[in-house]
Amino acid sequence: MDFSRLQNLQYDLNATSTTAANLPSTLLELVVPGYSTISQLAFRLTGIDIGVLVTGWALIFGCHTAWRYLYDLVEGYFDEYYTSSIQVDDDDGLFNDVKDWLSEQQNNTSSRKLKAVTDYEDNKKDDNVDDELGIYKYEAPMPRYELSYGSDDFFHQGRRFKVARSSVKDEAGSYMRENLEIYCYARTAQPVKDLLAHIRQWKISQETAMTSVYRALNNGGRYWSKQSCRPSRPLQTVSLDQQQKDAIVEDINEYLHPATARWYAARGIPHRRGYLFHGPPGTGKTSLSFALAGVFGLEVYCVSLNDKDLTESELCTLFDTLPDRCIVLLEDIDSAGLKREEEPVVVEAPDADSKTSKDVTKTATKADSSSGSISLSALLNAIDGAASHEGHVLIMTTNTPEQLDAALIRPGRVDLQVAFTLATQDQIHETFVRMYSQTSEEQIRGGRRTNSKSRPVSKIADPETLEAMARTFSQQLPADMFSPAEIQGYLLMRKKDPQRALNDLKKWRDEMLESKKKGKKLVGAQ
Ligand SMILES: Nc1ncnc2c1ncn2[C@@H]1O[C@H](COP(=O)(O)OP(=O)(O)OP(=O)(O)O)[C@@H](O)[C@H]1O
Repeated sequence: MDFSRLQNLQYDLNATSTTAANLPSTLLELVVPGYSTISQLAFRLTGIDIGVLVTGWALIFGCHTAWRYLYDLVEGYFDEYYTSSIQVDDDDGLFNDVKDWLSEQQNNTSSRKLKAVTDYEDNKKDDNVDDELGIYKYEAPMPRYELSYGSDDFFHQGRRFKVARSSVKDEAGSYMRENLEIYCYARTAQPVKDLLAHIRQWKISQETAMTSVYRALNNGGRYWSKQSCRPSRPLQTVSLDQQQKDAIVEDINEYLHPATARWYAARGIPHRRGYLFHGPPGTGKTSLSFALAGVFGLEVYCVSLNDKDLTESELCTLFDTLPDRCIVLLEDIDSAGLKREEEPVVVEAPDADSKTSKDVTKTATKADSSSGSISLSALLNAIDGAASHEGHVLIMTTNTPEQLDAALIRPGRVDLQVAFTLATQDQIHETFVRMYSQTSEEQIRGGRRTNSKSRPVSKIADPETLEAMARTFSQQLPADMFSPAEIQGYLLMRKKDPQRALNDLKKWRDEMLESKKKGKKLVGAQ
């Protein structure tokens, strides 16, 4: 074995151990035992002086730490004296508004930490996703990108803001609450207030474009659950006497005005507004309710009193948890079979001891909450309680107003009654025109579209032809015999062929009239 290289190496190691450059190495030697041997060995083998490397790294690390310290110090000082913030908690409606607005901004920024979500309310599909045969193709919802937990900067109207999203556990230590804190670099929170006002405005303009519908869900307790969020129905698509429409819109508009609430309060009059829409089935009562929601940017909360599982206490809870401004829609109140509490209801007990059921009948009241049905007084209490909140528009619909209890529709509970009738000549004409006319949006889209097969409805572009066909159509149908829903249903079956709608009309009309005379529904008569 050749030991001469090792001897030379040992000699060189001793030779380099006393240079002036080794001062940091001497310090390292104190911390890392055997450091000088390792470093000199490495120098001999690679030609690299570890001491220099370590010294450089220590210098960079020192500078970086000093810079971080200084930065944190300045930032802390700046945050303390020149930053203002406003926190928004997730139990406030504003939380979702801010999140939605921020997520719209996220699409336009280069943020690197995002949260992807697909379950959000505006995740609606374009209606033009059909193939060359006109078959609608379902496409999985695309993700939208939200701010992730942590903080991020964004700019709005030239000003820089910071938003921090965090989650905290509630007192019980289980439910994760979330909050957003929005910072601005100013000595007052006014820029954030302005931003929040801007976000509210943005949301309101979105809400008037869309109508959210909530229904009472029964899932181990009753709570409001959003069932749909659909484009608002334009008021002009509901055919009703124009004067009646104007009267309702004016009335609701005045009711919702803050000055009106003050006027009522000053005079000690309960500030509430109730409407009764009555008329035969399919005449537009529900449609008008939704159209009004669109006009005023209100959400619709529907309650069905036909729900046999709905108890009185649940009804009260539901009404108590309504938001400040909304439309409360009580549909088909006649068929709910409301009874006065004192009115006895005969309940048959089970035929247990082989007695006849007559022997074991007992009396109960509809107010019996365990039975799940709602008494008139419970409904009145709920209505009075809910309507006493400013901004609730109560709409009740019924097919048989004459059967309603006078207490339910007395002034103060129902302030305006709107009668819906079977289709008049004008409504028949209007329904045809609405079905086959082109909206300006459709005209634009139609111009862009290359595949004419994929149009869901045939449109008549020439207004004169459309008018003439609508006139022929309405003249062939008697007034006050068909509901707008029936006429719409007939036209929908021929939506691609207006001429066919005219050709088939006589046969359909005669069959329908015949069945109406016999008093039975013509199932499947199209
Ligand atoms: N006056 C109307 N104007 C426009 N569309 C109408 C009208 N009446 C009914 N329709 C159409 O008929 C369908 C049913 O209407 P809607 O649900 O509003 O009737 P309704 O009076 O509430 O019926 P019901 O008493 O059975 O609840 C809807 O698709 C709607 O577009």
